[in-house]
Amino acid sequence: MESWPPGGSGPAEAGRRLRDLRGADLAASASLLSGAGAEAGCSAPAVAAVLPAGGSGERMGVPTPKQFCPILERPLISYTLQALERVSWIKDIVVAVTGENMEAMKCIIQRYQHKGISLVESGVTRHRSIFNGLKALAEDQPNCRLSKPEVVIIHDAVRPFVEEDVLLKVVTAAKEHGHNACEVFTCPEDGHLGFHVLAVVNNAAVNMEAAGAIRPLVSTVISPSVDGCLDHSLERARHRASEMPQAFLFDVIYEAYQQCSDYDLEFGTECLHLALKYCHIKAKLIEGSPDLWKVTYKRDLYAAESIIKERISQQICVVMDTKEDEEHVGHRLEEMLKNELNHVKVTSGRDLQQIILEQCYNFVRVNVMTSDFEETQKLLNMLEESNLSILYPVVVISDEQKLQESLRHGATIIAALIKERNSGLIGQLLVA
Ligand SMILES: Nc1ccn([C@@H]2O[C@H](COP(=O)(O)OP(=O)(O)OP(=O)(O)O)[C@@H](O)[C@H]2O)c(=O)n1
Ligand SMILES: O=C(CO)[C@H](O)[C@H](O)COP(=O)(O)O
Repeated sequence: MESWPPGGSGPAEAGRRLRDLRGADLAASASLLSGAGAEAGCSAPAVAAVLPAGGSGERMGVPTPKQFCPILERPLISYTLQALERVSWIKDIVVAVTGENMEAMKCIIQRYQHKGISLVESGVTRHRSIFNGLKALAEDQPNCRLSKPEVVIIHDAVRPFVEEDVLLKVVTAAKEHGHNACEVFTCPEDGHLGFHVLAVVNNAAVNMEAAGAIRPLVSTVISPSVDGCLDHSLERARHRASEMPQAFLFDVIYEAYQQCSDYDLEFGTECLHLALKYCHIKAKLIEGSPDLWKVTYKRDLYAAESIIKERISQQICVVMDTKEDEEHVGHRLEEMLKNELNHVKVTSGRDLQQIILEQCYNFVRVNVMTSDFEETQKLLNMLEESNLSILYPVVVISDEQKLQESLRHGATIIAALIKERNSGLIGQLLVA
């Protein structure tokens, strides 16, 4: 098992803090199980994620496994990692990749500055890859910064649009185990996830130690007979598509994987089913958003690209020469752009660092006083230093006079360039 980056200190430090807090949680749970403690307790579970990323993406029909296919010049898996990394209470992310792709994965982690990622070798099936990830979390290995979490999230590397709220919902549901009712909160100081144990709900053993996202079925599921005819069909309204993420008490899912048959590991496709079959755990089902779908076919790459473009093209910053120009040209341009984009900010440059920090990916530099690219170059340097473009391609449009002649026309061109993000236009001088 390899840890990447080697000796990274930030996530390990955070993990230690959470482990200390876990002690309090275990004590609260223990007193509840013994029937003694109905009073409120407070705890923070250690949460880790396992990302199976060892598939070959046959259905996509391209030589590169789909998790490494570029979307806006960045590999798909990097978007998924970013989505999980943003969630401060996920302390470790274990990614299962093939030995063949191990180096490529390390390069992606380095290039896009992903933190707190550990790599394990994947297996020949998705279940085997997940099992390898769980083993890495379960085993206390020397020189390994991972430790066993209380809750583990399983999420496909090829579902890049997972949001914090659905992760929180599945983790909360998985943690609502035994007889306890919990209230979840995020600590305002360090962003860790906490739970107040509210009360003993009842005496029935409702083992809800697993949860997964679901979606309504798009098409009806039918079962064909061996001669290729319809055998029976399922009532669509009564069935759901199982999506990801899913969350489990770590001990439950690890036990299920240890107990399950070779047949399950070879042909199974549903982790929630393993928890039910081998640990008698009924999973809580959580309604997920349509964006949770799994990138599977080539057309899904185009759909993913459109979603990303849509998300990053809504905010634009118009950088003017001077305060006076900001008042005149800038605000007139702002009015025009507001018809096309959600957030338009006009500045003469003083708060540019802050705007960059807020991760705006679109800039228009309007040169009223100067007629060379000096100021545009300064803006480009600033953006380069900020590393913004590592995550998404930044669009910078520079204008001298032309734009001011026809603001309406200019605004239409600007909005089109930002939404289209055609890499072929990078570095081109466009004359309207
Ligand atoms: N041996 C495998 C097979 C799949 N996966 C991962 O499991 C997730 C979901 O599986 P799926 O969409 O079926 O991926 P592929 O097996 O790559 O696709 P296909 O079935 O089209 O070959 C993907 O992130 C995939 O990389 C894995 O880690 N190890
Ligand atoms: O659908 C799923 C729900 O459990 C899993 O996310 C998984 O993607 C299934 O894998 P495969 O496509 O290899 O059958």
